Amino acid sequence: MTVASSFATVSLSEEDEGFRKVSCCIQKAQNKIEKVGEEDEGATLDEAHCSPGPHLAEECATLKDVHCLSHRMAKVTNAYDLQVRPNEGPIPAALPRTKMRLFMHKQLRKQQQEEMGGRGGGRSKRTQRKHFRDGRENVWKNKSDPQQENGNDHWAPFVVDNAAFEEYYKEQGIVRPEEWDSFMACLRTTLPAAFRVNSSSQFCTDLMSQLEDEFTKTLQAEGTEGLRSLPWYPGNFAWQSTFSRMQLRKNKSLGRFHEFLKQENEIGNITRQEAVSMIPPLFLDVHRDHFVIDMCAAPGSKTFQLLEMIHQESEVGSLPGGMIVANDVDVKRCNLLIHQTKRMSTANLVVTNHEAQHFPGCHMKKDHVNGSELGMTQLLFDRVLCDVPCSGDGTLRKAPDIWRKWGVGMANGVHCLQLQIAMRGLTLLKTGGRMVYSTCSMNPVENEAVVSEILRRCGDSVELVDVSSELPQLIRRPGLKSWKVRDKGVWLASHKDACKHGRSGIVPSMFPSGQVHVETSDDGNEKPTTITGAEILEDGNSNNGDVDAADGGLVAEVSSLPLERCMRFVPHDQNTGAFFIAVFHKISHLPALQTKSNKHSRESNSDNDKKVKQGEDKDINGMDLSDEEATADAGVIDKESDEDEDSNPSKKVRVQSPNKAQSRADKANDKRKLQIQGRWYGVDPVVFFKDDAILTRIKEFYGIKESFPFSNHFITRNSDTSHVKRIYYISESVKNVVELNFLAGEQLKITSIGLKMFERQTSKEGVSSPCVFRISSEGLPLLLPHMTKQIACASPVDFKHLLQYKSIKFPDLVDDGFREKVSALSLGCCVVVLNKGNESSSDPPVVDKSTIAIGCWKGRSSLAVMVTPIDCEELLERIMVRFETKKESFPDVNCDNAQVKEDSEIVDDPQLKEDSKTSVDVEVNKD
Ligand SMILES: C[S@@+](CC[C@H](N)C(=O)[O-])C[C@H]1O[C@@H](n2cnc3c(N)ncnc32)[C@H](O)[C@@H]1O
Repeated sequence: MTVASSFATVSLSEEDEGFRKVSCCIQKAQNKIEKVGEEDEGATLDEAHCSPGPHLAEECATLKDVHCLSHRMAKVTNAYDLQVRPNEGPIPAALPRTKMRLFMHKQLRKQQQEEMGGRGGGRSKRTQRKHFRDGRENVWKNKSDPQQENGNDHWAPFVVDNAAFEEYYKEQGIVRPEEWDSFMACLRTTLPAAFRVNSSSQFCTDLMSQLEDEFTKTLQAEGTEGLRSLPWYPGNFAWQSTFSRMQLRKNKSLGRFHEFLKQENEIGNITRQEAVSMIPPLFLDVHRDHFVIDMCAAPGSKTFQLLEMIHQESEVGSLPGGMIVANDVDVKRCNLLIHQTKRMSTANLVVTNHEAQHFPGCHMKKDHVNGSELGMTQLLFDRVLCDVPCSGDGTLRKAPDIWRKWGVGMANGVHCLQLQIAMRGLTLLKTGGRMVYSTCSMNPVENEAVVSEILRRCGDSVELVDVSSELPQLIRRPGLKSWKVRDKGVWLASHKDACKHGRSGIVPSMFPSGQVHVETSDDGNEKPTTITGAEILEDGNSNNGDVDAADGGLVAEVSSLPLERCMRFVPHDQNTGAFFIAVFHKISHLPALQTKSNKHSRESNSDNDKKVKQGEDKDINGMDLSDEEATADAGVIDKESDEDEDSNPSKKVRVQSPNKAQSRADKANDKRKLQIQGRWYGVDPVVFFKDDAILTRIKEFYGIKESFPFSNHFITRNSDTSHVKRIYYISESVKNVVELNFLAGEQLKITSIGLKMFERQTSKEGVSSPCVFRISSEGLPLLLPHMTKQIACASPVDFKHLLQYKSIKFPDLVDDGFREKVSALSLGCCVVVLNKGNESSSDPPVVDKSTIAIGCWKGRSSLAVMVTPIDCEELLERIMVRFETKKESFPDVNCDNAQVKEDSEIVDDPQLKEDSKTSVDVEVNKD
């Protein structure tokens, strides 16, 4: 056996200690992934997306780290914590020379970073290593696996059957009896691969033509349909092939298409994402000036869509007025999200790491309110996405191990959390705003039950929106009106049943009526406290769920809430996974005080209506969100109240006397102070960068126009601003949020923010430049239209050489004009723009959407590219495709004749050389 470590390749014989471990690890990884039928970054993200929590996802990510290397796709896991370890990854088989070099660069770089504690300091690397260890342990965790113990390396195929699953969903009437077989048959087939072309990509049009003209036709030859754009996705940006990922990987004739998907995904031009997972953002109706929060965002495929939406019509060099907060409780998954969204190069994103159900209210402190010009005193959102953690059984087609794991407890166990997250989302939503609640589960307890309870709690202040006229080509089914709850083998039709069977974990909100069962009279009769949401039978009694059906089964309650407005997506309707979506519109502030399981006012009696006062938004504990003292740390207060509710859901939330409320607020305030002292341990601070000397130097060096918003738009993650290495740019909207956060006492735990725009060049040559800060690849597209200096237009020949050879000595530049221009530039960072030959040579060049430019370093004797090798390779390919498509000829350059040398011979400065390979390292932002 041959195994690649980060540096060397070692051979293990069967006698060697470790042979069996390594072989089991690889076998397990490969076997598992093959069964899943996916093997690349997209798969990792999708896996992570569908998993109920971090465990399955991280395990898969770790496993894929092993496997991915053999397919040269290690980016997601490489970028963070799940690094390749000695003896855990097979060496790539038969890579082409250029790819082998890329691979080796990556390995070398990773090893160096690990040894040095990372580029930006030790702490986050330590965290990354810890994450890796955690992940790695997952690989070995199944020690009791008898197959492993017996040394049996043969893995049985996944069993795609589960009797309990069938019984459960048949009983719930998830589909009509006559379609049961097609439903099940579809669930047992693997999911076709789907992806989106990123509409904000510079090469979007080129990619669309390539898909339409080239791949659609070639794939048609392979299958019945091959490849098609999804008719319901606006702009035809979403595509689905009839091939599963496994087929794409294994079928040689699909190789070119598969390579295309992998490469473009890695670069960020496309996103591999399951078709149904693309739907929730479409119903959010996001505009470019909206403030949006994605409450459970990792690994970020929907966040990416949201970012595309707000950036959609941006002019080059300008930013939308809106912004996205992407939040996830799991820091490792936040890292995945950061990596995923880095590909978007956006200054309008803040990544936070909170429990969504306790997401801070972020209220400005009272003493700032009058003096502030911010225009907002509290962080509220125009749009909220609650893509909540769920049991994930809608993803059976791509994660077949769920067949084995499935049980009703998975859904029952997350119902309360889902409800809390959704309620918090509504609290953070502006009046008039829209919230989408979604799960990749089919279970009504996670879906319709949560929606019903939201409606009951919110009364008239929230409406379930009928979106049947939106996206008409998308096939969807109405939500269920009736369902039962199953717990430990027993069917329960109402909360009364749950009490009867002593099921304290089964809460009233899981049932269609939401009715709380309480013992109220001495004679032993049980009476419900309220009759809400459930159908009132003609005789005036509620259908209370304890009526035996003629066949001896229980009759489920029937909801009279408008649950038909919810949307269910079932696999056999349009060959997808399953999904559930509900759209809410916030009409007014949420009810001030609510009883647990209170009435849905449209149906409730007038008494109850009177109790539901409209006023300032309150959280579910009745806390006034406009009261900064009381909600100074919403997390602390909510936590207490929510835990209280959950541990005994049937308990009514107490109405507090003003004194009690005050003392509670004081207590919360004390806790907040305590928290702030040690606030966000392990997370770098967000600091406005205000060093005028440096900023003026940067502005002058690059000739940045006055029109580019500069003041207070730069931040660092280092409180010692004299040693700043990276400077991030933030949009006006993000700036406002950061300022508000300061005025609110730094309630937001921000893990990543803004766009890396400048990086300090620490090499000898770098320091001798008049400006030690170079422009990062991510920041270049935004900055270039505002630059007037340090720009040179290269002829296609020289541009191509730069991409191919990464560094060229001045005498080796082919075009005299370009050589002269470069020689005249100041030593240091510069931008080389591709001159396609047909533009007038204005200086600086006119920048539009089609402009292709790269960051370079002008040294004393050479010009070096500061773009990663993979990006160079991709850019080269894209340029060729663009020229070919437009039937223009890209000047044929005979590289052998052009006297350029390998970069290793040309770049003399090791730091520069290193930076040119890694200038767009993606990391959680740090300094
Ligand atoms: C279904 S996934 C979200 C997928 C994501 N929206 C996407 O499209 O890529 C659910 C996410 O919720 C996160 N999560 C679980 N509990 C949470 C909580 N209490 N607060 C915030 N996030 C939570 C998990 O870490 C997981 O990343």
